[in-house]
Amino acid sequence: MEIVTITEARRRLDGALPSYEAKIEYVTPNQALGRITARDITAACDYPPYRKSPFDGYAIHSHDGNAYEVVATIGAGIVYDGPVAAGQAVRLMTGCAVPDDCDTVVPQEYVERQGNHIRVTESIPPGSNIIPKGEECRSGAVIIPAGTKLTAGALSVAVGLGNERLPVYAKAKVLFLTSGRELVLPGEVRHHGQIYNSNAYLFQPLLEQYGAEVTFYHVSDGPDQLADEMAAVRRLARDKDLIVSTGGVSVGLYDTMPQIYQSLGAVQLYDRITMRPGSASYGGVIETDGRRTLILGLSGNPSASFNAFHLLAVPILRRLNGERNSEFPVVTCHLGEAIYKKNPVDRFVQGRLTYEQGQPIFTPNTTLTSSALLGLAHTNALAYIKKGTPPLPKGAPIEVIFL
Ligand SMILES: Nc1nc2c(c(=O)[nH]1)N[C@H]1C(S)=C(S)[C@@H](COP(=O)(O)OP(=O)(O)OC[C@H]3O[C@@H](n4cnc5c(N)ncnc54)[C@H](O)[C@@H]3O)O[C@H]1N2
Ligand code: MOO
Repeated sequence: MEIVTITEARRRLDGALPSYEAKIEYVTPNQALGRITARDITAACDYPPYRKSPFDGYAIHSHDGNAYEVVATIGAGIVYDGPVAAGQAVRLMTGCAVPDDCDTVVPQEYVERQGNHIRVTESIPPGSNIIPKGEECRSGAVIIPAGTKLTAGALSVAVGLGNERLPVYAKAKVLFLTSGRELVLPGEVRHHGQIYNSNAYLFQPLLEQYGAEVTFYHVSDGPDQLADEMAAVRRLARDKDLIVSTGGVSVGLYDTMPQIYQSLGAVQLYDRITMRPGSASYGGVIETDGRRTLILGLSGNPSASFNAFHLLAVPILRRLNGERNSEFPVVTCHLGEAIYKKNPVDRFVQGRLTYEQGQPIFTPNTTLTSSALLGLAHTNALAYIKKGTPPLPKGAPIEVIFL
């Protein structure tokens, strides 16, 4: 058995990551949310692309005096390209291209109109109220640098500057496995001794949230099925960057995941981690024809595997997907409730980070066992408690990983 610290487990996994030249693909903006840009995205046009009116009002060709004749009316999207002589005006709406001959826009509130004639009631300096072409950026400027995670805001900028295809890193391909005859999916009959496969609904969405393209398969762990299931896992693992499994990694008779990985030719990186919860954990790597597939065999216990997923799988997924920063932010908080647990090894306590009167407070979950399930409904942070730390009173300062 090879027991390592969480830091060492991460170091070994990191070292086994392929020197990853993530593949680049061009996707439509609809497919790009959350993806990482693989190249700089540039403006395909000036912004704004024309001299623009910021008001509903009148574009004037200013002259001495305050009286104008209205020669046309346009809405946004309609262009008036006829002449506008000194003393003439074009009625226009917010967002209109200001006719070339006009030098000023007068908001309609500052105008009295009679028939086709207006009188400007305020003093508006010539040149006022026109947003210049290219005020915010010029065509060709870098608007989103390579390595940026595309948020809704970034997508709106890319689209707003005329980009129809965006260069992003290809999604990491992940094989996700659950294991155990005790597990049933929603819609199946749950017999005595069985539980719902809650981890399927924990990790498939988490993997997708962290940018993976996920293939799901369930390993029953029944001895009679083992050969067939090994073959199925081998077939499904072929084109994957990462395998994440939950369950079947401890020392029980039917904990078959390490055996399955061995049959795929995996080199084991570790098979236990000195942390609570989540010590039952297997790391490995398969190398075939120059292609590497990392393996994370997580515990079946929900809280244990949730922690190990965030500490081990998320940094790998971020790296595979081209993200430059692979770490969660760490916030120093005060404890909202005492943690009475002893800490013979490093501990990661699940809980909730909130702000009270501007101060970050970490409130640990009620049940802190590795099999605890209910706290996952609201967990947004993990408090790190170093090996040997005595029980911590309410109010104690604590380092918290904000998920
Ligand atoms: N004699 C020993 N027994 C155990 C040890 C040990 O060192 N010696 N380690 C314990 C620790 S720590 C943990 S954690 C568990 C880990 O076991 P496995 O990773 O092999 O997981 P399973 O045995 O398959 O399942 C554990 C537990 O979790 C439930 N489970 C499994 N999969 C799911 C799922 N997809 N959704 C919800 N719940 C799941 C399963 O029913 C079990 O109750 O081993 C200890 N034992
Ligand atoms: O992996 Mo077990 O708690 O150490 O949950």
